[in-house]
Amino acid sequence: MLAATGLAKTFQSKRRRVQAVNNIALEAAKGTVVGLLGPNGAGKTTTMRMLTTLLPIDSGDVRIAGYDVRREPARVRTRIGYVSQAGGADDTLTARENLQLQARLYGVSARDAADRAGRLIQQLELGDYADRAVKTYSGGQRRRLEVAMGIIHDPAVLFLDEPSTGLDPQSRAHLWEHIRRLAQAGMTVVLTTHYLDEADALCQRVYIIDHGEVVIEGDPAQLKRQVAGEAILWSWPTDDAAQLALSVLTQDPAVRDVVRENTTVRVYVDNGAAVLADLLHRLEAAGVRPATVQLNQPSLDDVFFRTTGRSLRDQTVPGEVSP
Ligand SMILES: Nc1ncnc2c1ncn2[C@@H]1O[C@H](COP(=O)(O)OP(=O)(O)OP(=O)(O)O)[C@@H](O)[C@H]1O
Repeated sequence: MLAATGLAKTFQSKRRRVQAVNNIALEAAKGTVVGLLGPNGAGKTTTMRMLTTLLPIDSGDVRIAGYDVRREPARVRTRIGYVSQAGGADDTLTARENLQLQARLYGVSARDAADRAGRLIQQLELGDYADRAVKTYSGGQRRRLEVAMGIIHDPAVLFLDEPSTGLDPQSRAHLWEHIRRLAQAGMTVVLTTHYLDEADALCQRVYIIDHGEVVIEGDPAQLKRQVAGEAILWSWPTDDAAQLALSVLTQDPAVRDVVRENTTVRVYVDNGAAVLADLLHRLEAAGVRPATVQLNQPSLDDVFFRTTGRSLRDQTVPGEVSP
């Protein structure tokens, strides 16, 4: 449904040049949710704006729903919906009015616009406040309205830029449920996020983007298995104990990788349950006893960490290229 190759974008101003996107390739199959995950400034929004015809593409090819984004942007726009971070609802109008207006902008007749608005109000559960001005809505209600506006013309691909930023946990879960349903009904959804749990909960495929490039891609569960293994988290009573534990653990053949952060040591192994007792014995024999031990399923942060050496929880900006 969507295929992009060699996508690139450089921003050039008088004083600096930023390679925001560098040779990105993406694919999204029909009826799937695909996530662009990465820290702030990684290039996610720039990528999405190129895919949605809002920003000229420096180089690369994109096809969406059979159309070429560079050569047939008008056709592409009829087949996609886009919900930006800022959203597009008019505060002074009601949900119903916003939806009808949006439908009319796509050339839909007044009667059909009213029908579509009514259907989407039901589908996105906006019924209780559909005839109240949008300025009175909660963040979650407003987001759902914006999604409804994004799909009023029944697009093949829906683009959502940071859909759940600023929402409380309950509203996020509710929104996620609606996004899942859209995909189940056959819509392809492409979203950007810097939330690990959002990518994990929603996406069949994630592209982890850092410094404008895809550093790793795949199905979240598979990525976690392949790249991270399982994580054992040890905390130690002192820095010295952590240092000694680090040297013991590093030498163990069952250990794939070890990372120390102060008195915490993160160890990656293939099968935590199978090796934990043995590791404990070795540590005790070396004279160190942990304060706590935790066996964790790896997260997408572990995947990012092992690929880039940084945590996705540290919000970083990409390197800038001198002119
Ligand atoms: N119009 C622009 N002019 C100059 N630089 C830009 C412009 N738009 C984006 N950038 C730069 O390109 C880089 C990528 O930005 P982008 O907004 O795509 O990142 P992002 O991953 O979407 O981050 P966020 O999660 O914060 O939205 C950043 O360094 C940003 O400052």
